[in-house]
Order: sequence, then C-alpha cells, then structure tokens
Amino acid sequence: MTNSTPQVMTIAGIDSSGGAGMSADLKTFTMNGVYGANVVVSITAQNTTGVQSVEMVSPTMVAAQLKSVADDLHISAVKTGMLGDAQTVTTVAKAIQTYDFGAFILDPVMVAKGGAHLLEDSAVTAVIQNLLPLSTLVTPNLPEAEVLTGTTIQSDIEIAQAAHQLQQLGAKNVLIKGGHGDEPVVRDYVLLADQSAFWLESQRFATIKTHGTGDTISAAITARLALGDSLKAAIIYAKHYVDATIRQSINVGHGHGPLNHWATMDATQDRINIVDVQA
Ligand SMILES: Nc1ncnc2c1ncn2[C@@H]1O[C@H](COP(=O)(O)OP(=O)(O)OP(=O)(O)O)[C@@H](O)[C@H]1O
Ligand SMILES: Cc1ncc(CO)c(N)n1
Repeated sequence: MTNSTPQVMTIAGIDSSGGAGMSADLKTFTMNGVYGANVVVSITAQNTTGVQSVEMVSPTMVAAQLKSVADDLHISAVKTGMLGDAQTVTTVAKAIQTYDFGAFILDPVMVAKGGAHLLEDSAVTAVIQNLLPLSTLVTPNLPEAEVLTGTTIQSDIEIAQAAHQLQQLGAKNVLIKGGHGDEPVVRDYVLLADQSAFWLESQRFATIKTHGTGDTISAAITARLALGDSLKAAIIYAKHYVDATIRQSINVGHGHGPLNHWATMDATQDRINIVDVQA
C-alpha cells in the first residue's frame, strides 16, 4: 500500500483528564503528522492529582479491536502503554506476532506519577517473556528498568549494564529515561542494536507539570519511525519534542498538569546535548 498516509497505533489505557496514556499518544501523533489508531485496554478515572479508579477492557475485546485495525489499516509503527494485567500482555503479544504492525515501541508503564499501579506485579514476567523479545525499542524509566532487570540502578555504569541486560532479554534497542530525580541535568541513556550508545542531556525544567512525559516521548518516536526516520534520529527528535512540551507549559488541573502538545520546537534545537559513549 504505497503512498498511503503514515499510520501508527497506540495500545494503551485512557486517562479521563486527557494528559497521559492514549490521549497523550494521540495528541503527539497528530501534532507530528501521522494518523493514529487506538486500541483501548483499560479505562482510568484519573486527573492531575492521581488515579481514582481503573477498569480493564476484556482480553476478547482487546483482541477484537486489534483485528479490526489489522484488517483495514496499514500500521507501520505501534506502541504500547499501560497494559494492566498478564492476560492483556499475552493478548497484545499474540497480535503483534500475528499481524504486521511494523516497528514495536514497548513503553513498559508500571506506575503513574501519583504512585498508582498500572501494571499488576504478576504481569511483569509476562512483559519480560512475551513483549521484550518482540520490541524494536523498550523505553523504561529508571524504576521500570530496575523492575525489568531485577537490579538496583544508582550509577551511570549500572544504567549501561541494565540497558545491556534488557538487550539480552530480547529488546533490540533500549532507551532508559532519566526524568525521575531532582538533579539539575536530566539524562536519558540510549543503547542501539549496533552497540553504539549515547546520553541525551537537557536542563531539568523546574515543574510538576510532567503528566504524560513518558507516553509523549515514546509516541513521538513511533510517529517519526512511521515518517521514515532512523531509530536514532527518531529518538533525538522525540527528546526535543518532549522537552518543548514540558518547557512551553500550560495550566490545566491542580496537580501534575499535562504537557503542551502543540509546543513549537524552534527554540529547543540547542537545548539537548548528545554525548556519545563506549557501550
Ligand atoms: N522536569 C523535566 N525537565 C526536562 N525534561 C524532563 C523532565 N521530566 C522528564 N523529562 C524528560 O521527559 C522524558 C520522559 O521521562 P520520564 O522519566 O519522566 O518518563 P516516565 O516516568 O515514563 O513518564 P510518565 O510519567 O509518563 O510515566 C525524558 O526524556 C525525560 O528526560
Ligand atoms: C492510562 C495511563 N497510561 C499511562 C500513564 C503514565 O503516564 C498514566 N498515568 N495513565
């Protein structure tokens, strides 16, 4: 199907306040010039102060949505977000093996900014066994990288080791996000399939309005891959985009407010340092 509009898909939970999960993904897709399909695995009653309630969609219904999209659309990159439980994880893994959705970005969402658990503990093994080996790129934050590798990560060396371990578990490429913490410089670590590695460094923007940062960077990577970027270019672009959405902040809600998805990227070009390292 040549010349069709670039189409991507998010498989995720929906946040009623519109800032994280599927809503962040769709806003990012739209702002970055790709068409977004959406397979809903859970509904969350959520706002910028926390998650009040979660209801899972049945695995049968998740599978039906995936089939409907596969039967009609031409998806060239797919990302997953909140998956909730082991049954959903295995349902999604089966679909990714059955259909050709192109590059697969696995954002292993576990805990919301306010502390609510978005993945049952019993589902972590399912993610490791069923999804990591299928992933083009896995994008854990530091706590998620610790859970997936079963290690404690405190130093740069431990971050690099965790990235290697995630590759050994089957992920082709790894992005470990460093948004958590309060150091003045935010540092994300990237290990690519060819064993090249680099840090993406930016000044931490002093704000609590970071609802949906992880969803947004992984959605932007997904969009850029569908537009034809190399993975490295897509990751660097996405880092610039999420940086702009954080800095050009908007005022919504009373807690961890959402990002400005229509932020412009012109002023951010010099803000991200790319530091190559020996993997
Ligand atoms: N205060 C900040 N200033 C600048 N960049 C930030 C800030 N917080 C997060 N980032 C960047 O946002 C991106 C997402 O990182 P983060 O570690 O917050 O992901 P996450 O924990 O998965 O987010 P989520 O809350 O969506 O689960 C990374 O590129 C990170 O460097
Ligand atoms: C539904 C949903 N997915 C992902 C996240 C993480 O940002 C969240 N808070 N809510």
